[in-house]
Amino acid sequence: LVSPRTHAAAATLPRRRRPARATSEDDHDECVIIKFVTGNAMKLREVEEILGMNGLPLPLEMIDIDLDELQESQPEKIAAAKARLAAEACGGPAIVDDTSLCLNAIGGMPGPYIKWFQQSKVELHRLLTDYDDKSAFAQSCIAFSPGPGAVPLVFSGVCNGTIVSPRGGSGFGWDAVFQPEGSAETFAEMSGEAKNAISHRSRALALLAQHLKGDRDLLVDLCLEYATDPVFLEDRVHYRET
Ligand SMILES: O=c1nc[nH]c2c1ncn2[C@H]1C[C@H](O)[C@@H](COP(=O)(O)OP(=O)(O)OP(=O)(O)O)O1
Ligand SMILES: [Mg+2]
Repeated sequence: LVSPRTHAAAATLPRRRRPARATSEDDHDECVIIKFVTGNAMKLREVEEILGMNGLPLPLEMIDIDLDELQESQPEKIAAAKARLAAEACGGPAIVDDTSLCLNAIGGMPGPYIKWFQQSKVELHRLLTDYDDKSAFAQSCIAFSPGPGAVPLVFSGVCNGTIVSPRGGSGFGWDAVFQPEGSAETFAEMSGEAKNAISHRSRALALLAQHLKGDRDLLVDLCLEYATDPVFLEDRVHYRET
């Protein structure tokens, strides 16, 4: 009988003893690297910059895999499913980010579907022409999975703001049309540091970092418990177009 492999269950696992600091070559801690999985180089860069400030208790390696765009109306569920895929692909602990942009006047759309609006070059500020309410919020759902088969934890960060006509040349995606609350500049007019100080992404990552800082030994045990061989995601394709 296999007991459910949850975070709570792992807390009751017998603990392997190891030196507090990595000293010997056979120290298991050395093997545990968390992978941040994304196909978006700009997102990757922000995460590196933000975590440089917050720090995680284990080393983080960035991996460029373009995971399936799983779609669902609840962004937390998307992030969790994405983290499951990422952990399978890596055979170990993984972190992912799924980002939504929600326009309040139109019921929070496009939300998690923002990527398709970006790709089809829809002008977001024009969507709101007939509405007085230009308010919006950006949401980053960061999901952490200790390894394949584990239940991911999801941390959400929100940044409120307004949709404006595009201004500014830095940043990426919809940065030029999003002016965060309390700022006279859009994300694309700000420096990277200024964006990271208030962004949806940095808020979610701060919550993740705070959580993972708890018990480092337990975190290492949890990750080792779930470790498997990496899975080629190509092997998990459910259908092919004929
Ligand atoms: O801070 C941001 N500022 C402006 N635009 C942003 C931001 N963060 C994501 N974006 C864009 C990228 C994509 O068009 C959509 C989110 O989709 P999302 O699936 O989360 O990102 P993605 O597919 O580019 O990378 P990934 O491989 O991590 O899923 O909004
Ligand atoms: Mg994506």
